[in-house]
Amino acid sequence: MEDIIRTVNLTKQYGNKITVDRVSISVKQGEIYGFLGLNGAGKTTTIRALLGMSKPSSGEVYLFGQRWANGNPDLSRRVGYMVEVPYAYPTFTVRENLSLMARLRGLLVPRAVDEIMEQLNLTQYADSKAKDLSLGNAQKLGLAKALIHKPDVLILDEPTNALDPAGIVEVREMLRALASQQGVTVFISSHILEEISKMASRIGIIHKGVLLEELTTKDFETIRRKQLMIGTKDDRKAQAILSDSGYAVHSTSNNGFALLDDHAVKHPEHIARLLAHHEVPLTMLNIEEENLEHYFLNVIGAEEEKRIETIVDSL
Ligand SMILES: Nc1ncnc2c1ncn2[C@@H]1O[C@H](COP(=O)(O)OP(=O)(O)OP(=O)(O)O)[C@@H](O)[C@H]1O
Repeated sequence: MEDIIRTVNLTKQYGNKITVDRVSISVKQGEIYGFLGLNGAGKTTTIRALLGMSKPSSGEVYLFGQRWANGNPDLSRRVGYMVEVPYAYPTFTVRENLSLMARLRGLLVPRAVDEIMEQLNLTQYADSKAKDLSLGNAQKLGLAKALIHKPDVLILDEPTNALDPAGIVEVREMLRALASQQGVTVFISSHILEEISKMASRIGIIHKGVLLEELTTKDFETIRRKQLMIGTKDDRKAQAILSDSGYAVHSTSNNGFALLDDHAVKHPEHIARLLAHHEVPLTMLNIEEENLEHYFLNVIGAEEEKRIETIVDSL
């Protein structure tokens, strides 16, 4: 399948500070690629280079297989984007803002405007001035402007930042439908792993300008550490029994304790049987998955450790 977005060793340097460091990414048609990083990691810088808004210091960007240099107008027609705080004319209504965008894109007004307002649940705000919109609806207006011309690729920088939980679900469902039903390729940045993992098919983790890890959402599910949480009427006795049977017992911040052993996680019924056999009544037996945010911070933490080791070694 064709790479819709591809960067090769994309690098951006401001003065002597490298903010994006040899980032190579490829995104296939219909994929939702989640670009994940803490604040200041280099997401917006990468996205601006993807969109031709800023020139890379070195490396290349390809869109639809073509070198993207100086904003090729034929390609830009196929791209929709929303970067940082979306701009709208504050004294224009939602309908007027969208009509202006539709005209700029050479679309049929008002059909395109009505359709996109419908798609983003903005119809009820058609006559509200942009300056009077809630942050969430202003964000949706930004998305509507990005989508009005039905682009083949959608590049979004933290699009759910200002949305409430219901708005996040709405946007997530819409993006998923665009990708799966219309084959739209979505590149979306965020600093919230939990949110990205619910919609992206692939995730790239960027930290201090470096792409640390790329993995599919499926990989995530297998990599995520699982643990069996156990609560009993007599935890001390239960822990002694399990230790004697060869399980490593881990204490937890909550009540009870945990087993990380693969066998215990896969066969909690064995644990239940073992404890019942020793007449220790269970009060809880629950498999918990590692919090994704925790995983993300672990990846970044491991990289920091490596960096410090390298610095220490070179002293
Ligand atoms: N025009 C510029 N001149 C100098 N440094 C810049 C410029 N633009 C960005 N930077 C620096 O590049 C680094 C990456 O910034 P960037 O905005 O790409 O991060 P981000 O991952 O999008 O973070 P955020 O979520 O906070 O927007 C930051 O340290 C930032 O200060």
